Amino acid sequence: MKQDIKTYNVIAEEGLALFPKDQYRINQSDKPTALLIRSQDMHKTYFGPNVLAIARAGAGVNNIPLVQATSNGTVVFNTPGSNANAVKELIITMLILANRPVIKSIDWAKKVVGADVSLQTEEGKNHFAGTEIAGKTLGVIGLGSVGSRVAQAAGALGMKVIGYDPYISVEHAWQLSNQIPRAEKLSDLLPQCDYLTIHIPYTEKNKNLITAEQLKQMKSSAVLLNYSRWGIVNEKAVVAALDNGELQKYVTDFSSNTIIGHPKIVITPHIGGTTNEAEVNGAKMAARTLRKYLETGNIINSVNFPTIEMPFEAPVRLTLIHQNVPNMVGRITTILADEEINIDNMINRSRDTIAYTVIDTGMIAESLLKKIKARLLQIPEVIRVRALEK
Ligand SMILES: NC(=O)C1=CN([C@@H]2O[C@H](COP(=O)(O)OP(=O)(O)OC[C@H]3O[C@@H](n4cnc5c(N)ncnc54)[C@H](O)[C@@H]3O)[C@@H](O)[C@H]2O)C=CC1
Ligand SMILES: O=C(O)CCC(=O)C(=O)O
Repeated sequence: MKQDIKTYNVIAEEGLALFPKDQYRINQSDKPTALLIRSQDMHKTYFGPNVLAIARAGAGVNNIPLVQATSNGTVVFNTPGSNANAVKELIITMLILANRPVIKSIDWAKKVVGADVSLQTEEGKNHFAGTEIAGKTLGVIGLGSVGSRVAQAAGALGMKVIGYDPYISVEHAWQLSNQIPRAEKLSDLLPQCDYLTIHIPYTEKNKNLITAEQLKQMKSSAVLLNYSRWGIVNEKAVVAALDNGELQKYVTDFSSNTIIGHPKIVITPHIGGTTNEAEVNGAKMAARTLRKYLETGNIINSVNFPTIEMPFEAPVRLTLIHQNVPNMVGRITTILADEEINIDNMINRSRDTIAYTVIDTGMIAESLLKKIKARLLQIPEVIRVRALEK
């Protein structure tokens, strides 16, 4: 039977092409097996408990209700790093544009006409002097896929970069040059920055990370960039700081009625990850991750389930999503033993309140498989059982 994938937002064709037509149907059913999305607000979009998985082509997953998905047994994936280079290039662009009136000068140059164009432009260019980023200090909050790339690129352009990430992963720490010092505390970083850029996920803890208290610690000449998410920076505090001359400029990818039209605020329309390359990367990564889960039960790049990669070599694979409580494996294997099923291979992993068990067995007749699934689902803590055949 074909599996139904439903997409939201623009998903690159190159990713959709990775779903073979003899196995999958795209956007042909309102009861999909899995969703492939970008920024669709899934807090406001109904998805039933039958949805096995949601793949977010992109990094942030604050548009997905993770607690609800986890309790439904819906595995949520993202595509780490797929658009990090796109964001990095835009941040470098915005760092330069913040203090170099390139756009104004282009607009002006369009209007200079007549026989003496060359003379007029030479005279007029004095109005468009800017400053360089080389030699200035850039603070980078969050040294993950985006932040570590921004830090490296800005360092290569001659900026003095200071990072801040108390939770940095070992992988990203290795990628970072040892020339880039890391601040222990946010309050150590803020007073040093000419530019401050934020690259962290939106979580309850990160909401209002930058508000009046932090802004007061910054130089009044500083430029603040937020290409992470709306809500991490308190906009009202930013507007007040700009109006009081306590901050030079705010540059962000997230528009709102509080900031539109402010002369010291530059807004781009959430285009950090909007390049052809990033869209193709994200769609392909999301499609591959979804297929892996749907076809083998293996989980990589999930934000709510444990990683599990066990080669699918046996004829039948049972996958069980269940609550993370003691003696689940015992209760599951007792049912299999009772039905005289021999286990070839097994793996069990947990993450917070949820656990995932994958069991490989020999051939099981269709009717017995149905019976086993029904018995396993009778264990109250079991949320979902799938039987995959090779
Ligand atoms: N504007 C756009 O189009 C895009 C926006 N984003 C946003 O940027 C965020 C970061 O993206 P990635 O770098 O790919 O994610 P990532 O998961 O690779 O890195 C996030 C880093 O932030 C760190 N972190 C978390 N809380 C922190 C805190 N309070 N202080 C300092 N560090 C903290 C983590 O330890 C991690 O190293 C995403 O969650 C998303 O919201 C990402 C891509 C495109
Ligand atoms: O372009 C997109 O779909 C959103 C990019 C983004 O915000 C993310 O990856 O978190």
